[in-house]
Amino acid sequence: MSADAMKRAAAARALEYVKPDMKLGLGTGSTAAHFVDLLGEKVKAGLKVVGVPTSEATRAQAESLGIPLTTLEETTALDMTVDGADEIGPDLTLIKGGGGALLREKIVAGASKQMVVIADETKWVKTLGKFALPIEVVPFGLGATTRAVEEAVGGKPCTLRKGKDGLAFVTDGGHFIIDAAMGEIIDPPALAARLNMIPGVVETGLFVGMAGVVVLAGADGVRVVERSS
Ligand SMILES: O=C(CO)[C@H](O)[C@H](O)COP(=O)(O)O
Repeated sequence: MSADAMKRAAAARALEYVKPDMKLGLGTGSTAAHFVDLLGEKVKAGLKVVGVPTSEATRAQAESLGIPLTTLEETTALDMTVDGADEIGPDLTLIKGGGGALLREKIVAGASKQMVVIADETKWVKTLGKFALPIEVVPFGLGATTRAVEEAVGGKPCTLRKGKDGLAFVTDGGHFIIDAAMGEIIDPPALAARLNMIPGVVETGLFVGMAGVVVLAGADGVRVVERSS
């Protein structure tokens, strides 16, 4: 099975968690795009749900599929967010932000009663940190913020993310992203706390205590992991 087929299989299983009239956070990335696609088919078939997209890309996709959308200003708590991840640890702590949408993804997941993560098995790791940690920062004072981030991560290499045009990648919120090549992250909550204290850091891609369910698709099928506490 190709990686893309696995992503679609995980997305299809997550669709089973969707019930009529739910308010759904819609994630960003290639796996989440499969979920949005499949959700669009259900909506066309008559399912009534409303979504809050976590990026302009997901908004455009959902709109093109006729999925009704709302905002966190117009609605109360969301029932569930379905989103992908770049790495998933055994306690369901995540690294997210490979697609640059980590801030909206975290806000939407934080406003949801449940976060369901969908991924192929390659995203499941014993220890987080092989995937460089995305850190969203404001453009003002970039040099100072980068130096403070480097200090907070113990001198690990920190790179300003670039777009295809070679210029700094700009998030939907108008921010930049620093990718920190951490290696093993032994204490994700402590690292997140350290980084969040730096002026200029908007948010990190560490999602601690947010994912409740992970749907993982591999060559042997789909398995579901639930957070134990
Ligand atoms: O966090 C994300 C975007 O900010 C994505 O969920 C993450 O990068 C996984 O993407 P993909 O499903 O394409 O592997």
